[in-house]
Amino acid sequence: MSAYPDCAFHLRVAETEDELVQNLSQVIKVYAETAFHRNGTFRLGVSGGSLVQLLTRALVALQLDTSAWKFFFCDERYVPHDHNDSTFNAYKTHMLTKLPSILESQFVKANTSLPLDKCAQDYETELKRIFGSASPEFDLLLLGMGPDGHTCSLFPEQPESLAEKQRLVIPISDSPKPPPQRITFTLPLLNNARQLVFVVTGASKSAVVKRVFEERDKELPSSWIEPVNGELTLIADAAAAASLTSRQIKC
Ligand SMILES: O=C(O)[C@H](O)[C@@H](O)[C@H](O)[C@H](O)COP(=O)(O)O
Repeated sequence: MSAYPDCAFHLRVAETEDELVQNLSQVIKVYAETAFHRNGTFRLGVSGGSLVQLLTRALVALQLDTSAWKFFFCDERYVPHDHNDSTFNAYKTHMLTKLPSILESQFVKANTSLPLDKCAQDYETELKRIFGSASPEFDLLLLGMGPDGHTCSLFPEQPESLAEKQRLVIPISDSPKPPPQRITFTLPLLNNARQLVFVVTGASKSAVVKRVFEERDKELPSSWIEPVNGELTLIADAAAAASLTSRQIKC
């Protein structure tokens, strides 16, 4: 029986990094076109870590018209935009240099000159304003996962952040992974997305991939990602998927 009785789940396992990037390109192309036909725009949330380089490669390969796209941050480190730890800065350095047609202004950045609490509140207000809705529905959220099962800045040591029901973006003041101060999307916003795609690579993730996608171990924040009306996809390389007993998890 599927571990996801209530939502559509798609698994894509790639044998090589090139194949993984192709898988990422394919899903982005489909979801971007669908969103553009529906809304005249494509609103996607991105994460940091290895995704920065993988997404850059996927978009370079696609060569799509991205002028109507808007990029948001599923989480962001609370540091200035030009700081080495800034996720925006990682995209600026690695992606925007290779894709000059994407403008910096297409990224909705956190205002890290505000106090941390206000920065999170302000990002939520911006989201609601841009979407024109109190319950924004992202076209696509691209998520990473740490070997501890964290996603966005939702960490296993901080279950209270998973219990948030009202706020869509919250401050994190003592992240177990440095830097300690961050803002992050919460479950009500994440699970309201049309498409949620995890991109997970490497043998260090194989145990958590099984615990999250087969066992739905709720000790791990990534197991709480369950779209209400949308779809969930895992794009993994063979090393990360090695412990899965089935490559055909479907519902
Ligand atoms: O702000 C952060 O610390 C990162 O964004 C982090 O949350 C990352 O997304 C995961 O740790 C997965 O990273 P990798 O894909 O590089 O393992």
